[in-house]
Amino acid sequence: MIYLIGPMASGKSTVGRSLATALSTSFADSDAAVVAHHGTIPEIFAAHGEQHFRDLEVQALSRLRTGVVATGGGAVLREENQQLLSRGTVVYLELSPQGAAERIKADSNRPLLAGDEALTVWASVYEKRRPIYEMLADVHVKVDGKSVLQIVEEILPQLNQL
Ligand SMILES: Nc1ncnc2c1ncn2[C@@H]1O[C@H](COP(=O)(O)OP(=O)(O)O)[C@@H](O)[C@H]1O
Ligand SMILES: O=C(O)C1=C[C@@H](OP(=O)(O)O)[C@@H](O)[C@H](O)C1
Ligand SMILES: [Mg+2]
Repeated sequence: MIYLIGPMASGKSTVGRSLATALSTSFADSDAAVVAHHGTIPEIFAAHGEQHFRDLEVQALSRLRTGVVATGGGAVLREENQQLLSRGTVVYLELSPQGAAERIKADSNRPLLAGDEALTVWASVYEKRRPIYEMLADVHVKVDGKSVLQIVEEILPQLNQL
């Protein structure tokens, strides 16, 4: 199992899909698995709160057992998920605030970035989680200024060295 971790908009979902193709294996996204059963992420946050979403995220991740899995940026917060990810190979995508600014304009699908202060929130959330991403990472790639293909090509040889 290969898990992609990193802050919101670092490209976990996009790079994960491409990495799975390069490895001829399956791809799954924990957010998509939650949405398929429980409605959109903004709806879940609005109706039941973030902690309920985290419960659903734990359930979804525990059910994904093959291939490449893109996690949501906050999945690493839960101890259960940290243990699960530690049993697989973890790829951490690092993104700068400048890179994030480009990507999170007019974001309507990430409740944590819904307000006017989206970039400030993005950065403060990231700083709290950064030590966990660094602790879990087997492979660490800085994604700024790189295409999805370049990122995949940077990940592949590092996976082979593990
Ligand atoms: N390497 C990249 N270069 C440019 N844009 C990217 C790159 N990777 C992802 N994106 C774009 O950034 C946004 C966030 O990507 P996404 O895969 O949803 O990130 P995550 O799953 O980490 O939140 C999307 O609009 C996606 O198309
Ligand atoms: O960082 C977070 O807490 C979140 C990240 C999102 O996934 P992406 O990292 O794929 O945007 C999604 O799980 C939810 O909006 C919460
Ligand atoms: Mg995603």
